[in-house]
Parts: sequence; structure tokens; C-alpha cells
Amino acid sequence: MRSYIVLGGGGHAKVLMEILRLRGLDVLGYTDPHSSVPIGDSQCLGNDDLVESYSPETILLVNGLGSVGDNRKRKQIFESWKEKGYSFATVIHPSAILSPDVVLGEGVQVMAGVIIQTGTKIGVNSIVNTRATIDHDAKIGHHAHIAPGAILSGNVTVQDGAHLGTGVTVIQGVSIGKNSIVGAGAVVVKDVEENVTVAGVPARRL
Ligand SMILES: CC(=O)SCCNC(=O)CCNC(=O)[C@H](O)C(C)(C)COP(=O)(O)OP(=O)(O)OC[C@H]1O[C@@H](n2cnc3c(N)ncnc32)[C@H](O)[C@@H]1OP(=O)(O)O
Repeated sequence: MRSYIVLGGGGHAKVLMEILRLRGLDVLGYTDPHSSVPIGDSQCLGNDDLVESYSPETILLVNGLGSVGDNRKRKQIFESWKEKGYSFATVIHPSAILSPDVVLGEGVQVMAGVIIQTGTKIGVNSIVNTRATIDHDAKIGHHAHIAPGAILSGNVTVQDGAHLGTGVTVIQGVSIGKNSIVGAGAVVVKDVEENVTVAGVPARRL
């Protein structure tokens, strides 16, 4: 069985470490150049360079960087470690309910209370955060973040790098463009283009 290293020591990393512990997995610790204190029973290992003292075959990485809108840094962390030959763990809280046919890419993180319905596919390194629900046949791209409590109706598309803020509601069949941000609490009733920020009810460009 491989051991796990969490990259980062902030709030998102803390939540992930708890899931790993609940799953009974072997967590070596977390990386954070600005900290030395344990989080729960996980030790701080130092900065990210420490990872390279383990061979890629012996460990799995967990991307512990959270995001409040811009997912580029998370993407950069994922891609740089992939280039060095390392793999990322897919992390699923035991309370999450996923249809058996849901397809999750490498490194996807599914937090407590999430529901993901049949026919849904989620790309690499995406987060489905606490109590979000994704209904049937959704297509979620790579490096996306569905923040806590978001509700996606059926057949929704979320393109690469998009961020759906806390409590967002998206009606059926709508597409959210690449790297766009949907502000917390918005109700999305029509397609959102790429690289824009929308908010409000109904959602409009800020
Ligand atoms: C576990 C976790 O914590 S995961 C983290 C989850 N966090 C999120 O999802 C955060 C999502 N981010 C937001 O909602 C942000 O407010 C954003 C991205 C929409 C806007 O952020 P910024 O670009 O910094 O905008 P800023 O705060 O300067 O506000 C600009 C204007 O938009 C308004 N505004 C900001 N956010 C929203 C929103 N969600 N809905 C409606 N209006 C908003 C502001 O009131 C302000 O209006 P004003 O000019 O009349 O005063």
C-alpha cells in the first residue's frame, strides 16, 4: 500500500487529512514551508522538495491547496508533479454518495455529504466540496472547483478551471465556460462564457 503526502497545510489540506485518516490510510504528513506544527496526527514534513526523497512508486500526492476562485495555482501544482512522474490520490469522504457509474479523474477530491448522480464525469484535480450536489450526466472539466453547497441540475457542463462559488445553483443543461468564476449564491440560468466572473440572481457579469 502506498503512503500519502498532502501538499499544503491550510484549511483545505486539513479537511483532506481528516478524510485520509477516516479512510485508514497511511499519511506520512503534509508539506508547508511556513509551519512546523502537526495537524491532527499528521506531521509537517517541510517544504515540497521533501517529496522528491520518495520515489513516485511509493507515495501518492494529495493537492492540499484550496481555492476561492482562481484555480491556476492548483493546476500548476498538479501538472508540475505529474511531469516529475508522481501520481495524485483520488480522495472521497466516506459520507459521499456517488452513482456507481460516475467517472472521476486522477486527484479528484469529493468532500463530506456530496451527492453525484449517474452519468457524471469529472476531470483531473477537481474539487467537489462539502455538501455540493451534482445531478445526472454532468461533465465537469479538469482543475474545476464546485464549492460547498453548490447545486448542479441535470446535464450541466463545467469547463476546465471554472469555479462555482459557495451555494451556487445551476439550472439544467447550462454550460460554465473555461476559467470562469460564478460568485457565491448566484443562480445560473444561461450559459456563462469563458474567463468571466458572474454573480447574482439571475447570474450576470460583474
Ligand atoms: C471551503 C471553502 O471555503 S471553499 C471557498 C468558496 N468560496 C467562494 O466560492 C468564493 C466565491 N467568490 C465570490 O463570490 C467573490 O465575491 C467574487 C469572485 C464573485 C467577486 O470577488 P471580487 O472580484 O473580489 O469582487 P469584490 O469583492 O471586489 O466585489 C465587487 C462587487 O461585486 C459584489 N459581489 C461580490 N461577490 C458577490 C456575489 N457573490 N454575489 C453578488 N454580488 C457580489 C460586491 O458587493 C461588489 O459590489 P459593489 O461594487 O456594488 O460594492
